[in-house]
Formats: sequence, structure tokens, C-alpha cells
Amino acid sequence: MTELLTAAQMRAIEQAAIESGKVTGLELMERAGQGVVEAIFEEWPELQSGNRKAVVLCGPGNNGGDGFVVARLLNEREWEVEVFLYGNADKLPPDAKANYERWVELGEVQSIEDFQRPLGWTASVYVDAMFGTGLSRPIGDLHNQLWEVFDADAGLPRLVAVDTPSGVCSDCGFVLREGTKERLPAPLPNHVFESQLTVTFHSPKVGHYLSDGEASCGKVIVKDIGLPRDNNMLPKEKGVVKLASPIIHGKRGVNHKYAHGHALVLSGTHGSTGAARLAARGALRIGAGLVTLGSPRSAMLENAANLTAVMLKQIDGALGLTEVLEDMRFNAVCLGPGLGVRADTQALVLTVLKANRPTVLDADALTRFSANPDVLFGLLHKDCVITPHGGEFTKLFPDIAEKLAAPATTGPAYSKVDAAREAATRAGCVVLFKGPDTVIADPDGRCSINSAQYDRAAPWLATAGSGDVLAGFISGLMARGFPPMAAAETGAWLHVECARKFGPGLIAEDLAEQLPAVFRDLGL
Ligand SMILES: NC(=O)C1=CN([C@@H]2O[C@H](COP(=O)(O)OP(=O)(O)OC[C@H]3O[C@@H](n4cnc5c(N)ncnc54)[C@H](O)[C@@H]3O)[C@@H](O)[C@H]2O)[C@@H](O)CC1
Ligand SMILES: [K+]
Repeated sequence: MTELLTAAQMRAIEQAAIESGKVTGLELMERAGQGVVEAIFEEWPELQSGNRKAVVLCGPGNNGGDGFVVARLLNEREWEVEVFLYGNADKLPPDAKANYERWVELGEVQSIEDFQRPLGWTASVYVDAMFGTGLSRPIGDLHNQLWEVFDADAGLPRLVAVDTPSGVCSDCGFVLREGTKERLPAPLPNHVFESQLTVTFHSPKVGHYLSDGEASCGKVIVKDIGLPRDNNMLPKEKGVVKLASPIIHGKRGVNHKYAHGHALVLSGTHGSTGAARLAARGALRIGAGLVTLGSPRSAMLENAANLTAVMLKQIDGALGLTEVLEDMRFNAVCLGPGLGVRADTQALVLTVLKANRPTVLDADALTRFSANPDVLFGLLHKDCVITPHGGEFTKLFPDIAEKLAAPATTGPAYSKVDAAREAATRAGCVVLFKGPDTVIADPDGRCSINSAQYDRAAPWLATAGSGDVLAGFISGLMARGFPPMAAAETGAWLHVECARKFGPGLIAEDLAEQLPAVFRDLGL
């Protein structure tokens, strides 16, 4: 299980370790610098020979301190190192100052203003040690200068970010910027300032996995710097964010199919039935013992012609649904995909929520409440999962979405994690806020990010109907008895895994069909 830390949590861990007397800030900084150098040679073993020239850009804080350590350690390996400093050496904090002083015995320190675009890349490695978790405001002109230097037109150099790419907020993953109307992902369009490697310490930071983390970080390597892994040191108000991982076991024993639950998925009307069938098949493949598609009369024929293992039952309107839900064997319900946004959808949602069954609400079941989200929030309960994408999230939580879309001008800035947590508290249930950086939060403060970035990149998932399958996966897991948070996290994780298993050319129908192979890989 990978824990993702905010800047404040990382600082609390460092401070507690230093105050305990077990380690000094200087020792941590030395290990951080060593970690960066190790990571460089692990990533590019070819650098052991050839052009041994590096440029290290140091900032005014401890991130800069790490940079001075890197410069010294490369120098010890007989590298030629050019060091540039942003800020005033006299104002460096004590540990960074100590490392600055050790460096000036070995080499020169130039002003960052003298770091200009070279004619071709003269060094083998460029190290960005300007700002890390301490970034509190935009780096303005410096950013522009660096964007010009590291422009894609010049070809990408080996650029290594120490802890975080400078200018990117380690909590929210956005570049801090002033004077823009909306948040800008990193990199800005047409301005590529892209690290190939980011070396962070102890644990990855939340911002590495949010927004366009991958575009700015390249690849994230975590180096241990000897800090204890004891969460008692963390501030208590919010739990630690985790990277989603599957919490799944195989079907055990020789149980009756009802022992694995019976999911009910509601279909839209004639001509709008495919989405619900995708969800139903997902629920069945992920292991629900039985899955029934509830269809209005108008769509019975259409659904019947397209179903085999999934059962079909005519359900007409809220009244019909109330009767069906009297059968307690329907132990999870999924509604929304293809359901339409008319008043009858609202009636169906309210009926399901009053039946107090584990429920997944997606797509139209959410959009229907754009005008009156409080009606929905009044009935959602702890066994519900709602799965909005960005547009649906904005309709249900307009004020929260506005905060998230506001320019990130001061760090640490409001993040998608903050937004999902706030939404989960308001909704009173699990919120799965979709994207390549899907954030899953529950009202108790638990939160995880299901990342489809870095080595789990799955760009093919952006295909029609893929969200319907996800809703089906989650409801199938809930039918199997998974608690909502675990169902959402596991469903989202498997969804990405299925896309990766299939690869390019993926369409929504393929997703559930990859589950058997994915389960085999998991040893289930
Ligand atoms: N002892 C420690 O605390 C350790 C810290 N480490 C490194 O230290 C970093 C954090 O250090 P700091 O907290 O000193 O912060 P940074 O080095 O990230 O930032 C430096 C300082 O610059 C100022 N600043 C923020 N935004 C600015 C801007 N836009 N323009 C100009 N100045 C700005 C702030 O006062 C901030 O404290 C980590 O990212 C990590 O690289 C590691 O060496 C491990 C040990
Ligand atoms: K940095």
C-alpha cells in the first residue's frame, strides 16, 4: 500500500523525527541528495561513462540544500558540475546553508539569471532543486525563464526534479500561477518544461498523482531517507491519502450463487439500453452471483435480444421497482447509465435510496439532480457510491467545483483530493470523482487516488461506455458484500487494469472480458 503525503504531513514527519533526536535535518538532507544521485545512475546507467557534466539549479530553501548535496556528490564522482542559485545565499536556512558552504569549497555558484538556453544540451543531466514542498506562491519570471530554456524545440534534456518539479504544488499537482482565469495543468500547452525523472523522499506526494502529474514529473522514484513509518506523527484531522489498490479475494468454498449476491441494474427505455447492459455484464464478470437487468416494457425486446447470462425482468417505473425491491435477495442496485434525465429517473433514484440497499448512482441518476442536489444528498446513505465525472461533479457540487477550478495562486492549493473529501462529507456517501486521477473519498475521511498515469497509464479508457462498466464493476462488488469504499477502490483499480490488459483499440465491451485474465494475474 502506497501512502501519498501532503507537504504539511511530510513536514510533520520530518520535524517529529528531528525532535526525537534520532536524526538531524542535515543527515536527512544528505540522504535526500544521495537518493537523487542514486536514482540518476539507476535510471541512466550509461551516465557512468561518457560526458560527466551536470547543471544543478538550487533554490532558496531546503530543496536547494538537496541540490548542493547532489552537486558535491557528483563532484566526488569526478563530474564537472555547474551550480546556479536562485536567491540570496546569506538567507538560506541552516542545513541548506551548511551544504552551500561545503559546495563553495569545491566550485562556483552562479546566479540563476546567468542560466540561459545553451546551444544544444552541453550537460548530461540538469537537476531542478529550486522549490519542493515549501512552494507557497508562483515562481513567475523564473518559470518563464526556465520554460524558455527547457523548451521542447531544443529536445528534452535529462531533467531531474528534486522532490517536485519547481513551480508545481506538491499538494494539488497544478502549477501555481498568477493572472490566469483558470488552473493550468503542467505543462502549459506549447510550453514544455517536463522533468524526465522526479526523485521524492520517504513517500510520494499527493500532487505527483493529481492533475497532470505525469506530464510534469515524468517518472516518480521514491527514496528512503531513514524516516520512521509511524503515522502517529501525522496531524490527526485528515487521514493519509492512499494509492488505490485492489482489496479482493477469490470466491471461496462451494457456495450457492446467491452467496455472491444478486445485483439489479436498471435499463433506460427503448433505444437507450446499451449502457445498462454494459454495467450489468461488468457486475456479472466481477463476480456477482446473479445479475438482473430491470427493463421498462418498451425496451424488453431490445434487451432480451442482447442478453444471455444476465437475467431480464420487466420493471415499470417507481411502483414496479418498489415491488421488486421487496425481494431482499437484490442486495445491490446500479442505476444511471442510459436512464435519461426525466422525472421518472428521479422517482427511481428516490425509490432505490429509500429501500436502503447498497447502491451505485452514475450518469443520468446524478445529472437528474442538477437543479436540486440537496434532495439527493438528503437521501444518500453510507452504503451508496456516486461516480461523477468532472461535468457531473460540477452540477452536483458547483461551489466545490468552483474552488477547484479557481487559479492555484498560493500553495498548498485546494486539490481534487480536498474537493472529493468535501463532496463525500456533503453527500454522506462514497464519492468517486473520475479522471486519469480518480479520487475516491468517504465521509469518514478515507481517501485514495486510483491513478491511470505513469506505469498504469490507460489512455484507451477514454472511450464511450467505459464509465458504465465501472458502475457495473462497483455494484457487482457490492453485491458480493464489499463495503462501498473497498468496492469503489477495487472496481476502479480493476477497471484500469482491464484497459491495460487489452491495450489500444479498446472499446467498452472489451473491459469486462479482461477480468478473468486480470484475476488470474492476481492469483485469484
Ligand atoms: N530537513 C528537511 O526538512 C528536509 C527537507 N528536504 C527538502 O526540502 C524541501 C522543502 O524545503 P523548504 O521547506 O525549505 O521549502 P522549499 O525549498 O521547497 O522552498 C524554499 C522556500 O522558498 C520560499 N518560497 C516559496 N515559494 C516561493 C516563490 N514562489 N518564490 C520565492 N520564494 C518562495 C518559501 O519560504 C520556502 O520555504 C523538500 O521539498 C525537500 O526537497 C529534504 O532535504 C529532506 C529533509
Ligand atoms: K524541485
